[in-house]
Amino acid sequence: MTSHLKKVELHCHLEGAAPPALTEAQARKYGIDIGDRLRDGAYVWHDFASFLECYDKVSEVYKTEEDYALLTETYLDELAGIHTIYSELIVSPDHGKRIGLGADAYISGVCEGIRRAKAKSGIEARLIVTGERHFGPESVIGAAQYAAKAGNPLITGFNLAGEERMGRVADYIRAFDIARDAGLGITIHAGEVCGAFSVADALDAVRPARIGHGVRAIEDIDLVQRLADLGTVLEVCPGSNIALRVFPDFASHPLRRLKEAGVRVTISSDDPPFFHTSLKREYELAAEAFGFDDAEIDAMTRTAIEAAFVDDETRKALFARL
Ligand SMILES: Nc1ncnc2[nH]cnc12
Ligand SMILES: [Zn+2]
Repeated sequence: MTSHLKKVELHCHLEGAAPPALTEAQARKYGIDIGDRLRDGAYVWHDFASFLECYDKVSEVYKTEEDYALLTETYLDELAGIHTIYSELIVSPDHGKRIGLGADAYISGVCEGIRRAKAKSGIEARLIVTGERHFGPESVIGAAQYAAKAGNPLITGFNLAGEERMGRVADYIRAFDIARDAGLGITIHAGEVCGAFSVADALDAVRPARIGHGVRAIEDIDLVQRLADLGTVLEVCPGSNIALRVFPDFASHPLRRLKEAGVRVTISSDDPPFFHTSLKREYELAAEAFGFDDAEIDAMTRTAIEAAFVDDETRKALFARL
């Protein structure tokens, strides 16, 4: 039982957290046929590429500033209900542009959702702006420029997500330079769909403080040691990895092996309803599938607070709430 534990989440894509019932209601409201992507209360996809397509299609039914406020508030309320004290949401202002809402209104809606949720439960949240590889390097640079210039105190990080098989991390260096110069924390999706080389790529080209997933580093034991030596924090999402068949089952998932090798690991839900999971379930899996006790799970939560993209005062306040 992990229901009593305080929780922290560093890796969840906002649109990826959209509850199917809310998405259905949104689709009805706008007269959008989403039947090929959402059936019997579950999102429909069959591999990583079709998951990304499904994700983009689902995102299209969230159209207004208020839609984003509601989506954000709904997810953070759910997290607060399971004793989550801090959440980092991966957001895509580019998506706001693509749907004609505009990046500023998109972010403003998300920030309103954070404000409403925090007023109810005290949950703290920050935003990680992401570029999507499958929209190309120019769009990723645009996302970094937006994050750098936004001057929004809730935007504290920059990420690279999307189709990991498109390009190499080095192709996106300019975007990371812009983000780093603006003082944003850096995290990169790697070692999820692609093998250990993609994690090495991220370290060689950018050396981010954190890596999204990174679990396929396990294929190269020297790389695992390098992650441990550097203190790079992995945002591990076991339920997502099993749903996407990165590993066949929890018994072969490397979370425990990485932790025992000295790598700093944390647990998150990624795109929870798409992967039939939730942060609640991920914490339960840590206990039941990986055999971690409460102290070990708390240690991962502490690692997440250490690695959170927040100012020192907020970090101190989060530690005090543990
Ligand atoms: N798990 C994931 N990997 C890469 N890009 C994503 N975008 C949303 N979820 C993602
Ligand atoms: Zn992700």
